[in-house]
Amino acid sequence: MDYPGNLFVVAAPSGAGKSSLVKTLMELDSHVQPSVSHTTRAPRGQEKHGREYFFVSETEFDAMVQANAFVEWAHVHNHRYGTSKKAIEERMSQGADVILEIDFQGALQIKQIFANAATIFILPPSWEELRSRLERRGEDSSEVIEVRLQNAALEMAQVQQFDFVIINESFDRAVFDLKSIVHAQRLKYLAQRRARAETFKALHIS
Ligand SMILES: Nc1ncnc2c1ncn2[C@@H]1O[C@H](COP(=O)(O)OP(=O)(O)OP(=O)(O)O)[C@@H](O)[C@H]1O
Ligand SMILES: Nc1nc2c(ncn2[C@@H]2O[C@H](COP(=O)(O)O)[C@@H](O)[C@H]2O)c(=O)[nH]1
Repeated sequence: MDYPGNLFVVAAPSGAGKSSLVKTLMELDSHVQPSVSHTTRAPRGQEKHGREYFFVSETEFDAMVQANAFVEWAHVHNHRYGTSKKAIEERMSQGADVILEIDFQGALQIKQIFANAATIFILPPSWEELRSRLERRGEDSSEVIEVRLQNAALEMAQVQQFDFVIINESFDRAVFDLKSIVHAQRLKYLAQRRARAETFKALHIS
């Protein structure tokens, strides 16, 4: 599929800091817009339907799967999460850059469909720090934190399948790295379009 906007996919083990990084990126760069996913998990404290997620029942999620409404979806930490076609196609067709915060299974599905998507994996500086970020965040029970830490090992084993890797130790440094990837990707896309236009011109194709 070919759209005028860029697609960025950020994945990470839970607690590595991807939501915080993506939020800061979007505050600094209004051309980057979020994709709001659907999930069957319950909202956390301050989360709002339609802002962090569309919170849906298992039956509603099933209906969307049957209707082929998702570009990708996956089972993550005992729940289902999915990116609807609607969440990204409208924005990308208008030329916006869209950023997806999804797990590695979804990221690899997206790369199959959108070959030009830039996939970015965020790593925590250490296991101890990952655990302590999940605990300090104070949003999940200790059982949920244990599940997320167990899943983190499998998630981190996928790192080599991603185009870019950021270690989120210093938050400012990680934001800088993310901004640089976005900038580089835009330049690459512009260069590709220019080269294509020049080829078409040389071949007298409009
Ligand atoms: N570089 C950093 N140094 C210290 N704390 C950080 C850093 N980056 C993020 N955090 C904190 O770590 C916690 C987890 O971050 P965040 O919620 O962004 O993670 P996440 O990867 O999006 O997790 P999830 O997948 O569960 O949503 C938050 O409390 C956040 O403020
Ligand atoms: N494959 C997908 N994964 C998604 C999507 N939206 C979020 N996620 C990932 O789920 C976990 C848990 O998120 P949390 O909000 O419950 O902490 C995390 O890795 C998210 O990135 C999606 O649409 N598809």
